[in-house]
Amino acid sequence: MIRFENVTKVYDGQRRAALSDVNVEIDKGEFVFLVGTSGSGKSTFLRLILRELRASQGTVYVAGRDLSKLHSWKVPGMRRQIGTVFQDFRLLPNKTVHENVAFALQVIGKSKTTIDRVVPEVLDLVGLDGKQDRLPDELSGGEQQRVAIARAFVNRPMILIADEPTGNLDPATSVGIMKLLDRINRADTTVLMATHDQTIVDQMRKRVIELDDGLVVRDQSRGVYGYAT
Ligand SMILES: Nc1ncnc2c1ncn2[C@@H]1O[C@H](COP(=O)(O)OP(=O)(O)OP(=O)(O)O)[C@@H](O)[C@H]1O
Repeated sequence: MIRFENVTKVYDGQRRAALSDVNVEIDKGEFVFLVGTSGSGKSTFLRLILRELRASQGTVYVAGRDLSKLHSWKVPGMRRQIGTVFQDFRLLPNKTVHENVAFALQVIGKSKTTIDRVVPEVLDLVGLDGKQDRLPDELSGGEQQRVAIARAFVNRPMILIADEPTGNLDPATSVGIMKLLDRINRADTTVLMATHDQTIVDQMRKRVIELDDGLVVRDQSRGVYGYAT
């Protein structure tokens, strides 16, 4: 589903590589945590998958496609297969919950009939039924993240990328968000989540890929946040 082959990324004007000779393969349906200290390369890794960045050397494949060979006009179509969730939710502040989720379908040309059927289904799935007419600032942080997940998932993407999705949430709320991501993963969506949340990684016992200074220093199935000392 996602494959990095000898991938190095050096940002323009930098001497140090943000990622160095990374080789990773993530299969369909896996749940993977990406961990590492600040600046270790996690966001760079995620942005390469979205083709927001291009590898300086090596090849990134998503769903069998070599992203370096993908024409620019095909990038939006490729990104539609990937849902994204961020620490800061990134909802449209003047749109209701329903409208925020519906917007993701409108931009890809779905009919109103489809939107009116699918949006309530996904809001129900994320536990937000009854809140469809609220604006984002009328919701708690956890609820806002649920809207963001609904929006990312409404199109049933193959891959869900989450960059610190619990970074702004308290521990109890974070657990609820993780249960939701776990459910989405069980529905056969590959989930890749960058995080600093040790408790969550230790509880979930999923595959853990650790980056340190741009290098993959650990790739462990049913892993924990850090090696036990
Ligand atoms: N646009 C950029 N231009 C130059 N250097 C960059 C750029 N973005 C990131 N870097 C550098 O690349 C390295 C990896 O950064 P990256 O953002 O991928 O780390 P991260 O693990 O996601 O960090 P964090 O946990 O703080 O989000 C860092 O040294 C960073 O300073």
